[in-house]
Amino acid sequence: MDRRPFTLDLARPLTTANGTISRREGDLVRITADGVRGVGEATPLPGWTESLANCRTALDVVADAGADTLLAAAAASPREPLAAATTTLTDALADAPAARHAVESAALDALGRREGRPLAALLTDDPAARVPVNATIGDASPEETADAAQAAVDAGFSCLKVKVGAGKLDRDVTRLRVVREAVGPDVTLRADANGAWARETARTAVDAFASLDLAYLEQPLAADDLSGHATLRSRGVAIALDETLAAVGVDDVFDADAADVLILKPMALGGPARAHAVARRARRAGVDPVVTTTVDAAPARTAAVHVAAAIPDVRPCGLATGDALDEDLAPDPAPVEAGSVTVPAGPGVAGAAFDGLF
Ligand SMILES: O=C(O)CCC(=O)c1ccccc1C(=O)O
Ligand SMILES: [Mg+2]
Repeated sequence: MDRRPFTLDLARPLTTANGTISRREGDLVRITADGVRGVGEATPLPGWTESLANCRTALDVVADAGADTLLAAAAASPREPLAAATTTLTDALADAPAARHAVESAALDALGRREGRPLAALLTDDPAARVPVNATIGDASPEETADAAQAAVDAGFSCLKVKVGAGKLDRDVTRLRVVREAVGPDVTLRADANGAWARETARTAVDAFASLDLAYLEQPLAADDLSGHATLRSRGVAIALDETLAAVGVDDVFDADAADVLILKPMALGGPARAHAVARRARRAGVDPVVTTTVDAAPARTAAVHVAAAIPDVRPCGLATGDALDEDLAPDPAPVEAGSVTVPAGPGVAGAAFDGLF
């Protein structure tokens, strides 16, 4: 396994209720199986994934696993050498979803390239050719927020997600109102509070947002507050959960009837196939899945595009995050054009697009 650490600055830092994201740091991994390559990305983001240090430790175990670690584990269990080796890998990646994302993505990339099929076609029989995406608008003054919304609509987006919860609620209500006034009734508006509010503030927020035709409010309450979110759903604004999925098990979210929409970040869920499996379960439970990034580099962003393409009639996804980066690791194989992306048709994630980065 080859590894390549990277650091990317954001040209447009993303200000949320939970702080400002201004730089992304992670590792690319490249595996070679039977002469076929696969590339995957780990870009951890605490709050959703393990820390960078823990991600790198997990990848160290996997990197060594071809030789020393696997042999040691196997030698220690002579009767079940394969099971012991696999357990070593599983243990290393269990609490490291970003590291697991890199390894799973690389494996799926290699599999797709061996079979000559795009990643989305490994996940479903009938993937979409294009995926709708939303613009992501960070916290800023009402005027700046309205300007950013108008610029996004001018660029062809018909779905906008506005970050809220970083300042006072009155200011957020004003921000969303001036955005609605600027873009008119036909643009889909979402808001994302990143867990900023106590229950009472969240209730007030939902009631104030109800008249602004918000498609959904993402993560108004703390990640572990399942019953609080379940109760909020009855007030006229749909509730989406994001951070909750990284904090509690998926089963608990369904059992608590806590969400109308699930925000699926493959980086936080342990990989593209894991995220797609949650999307299928969500659909069966009558919950709508939306795929987003953690503001990742091109390899993870493109893998997430394939996940979205494997969900029938997926709503606009939070995948238009590449333009937030100052520079990327590679040219974007799935650039945003007028509010949607074309799913790369080459084998794997994007053919050989990322092979040369090592
Ligand atoms: O969903 C989007 O529009 C883009 C992704 C996004 O908002 C995000 C990016 C990095 C970390 C957290 C989040 C979030 O959804 O809360
Ligand atoms: Mg969110």
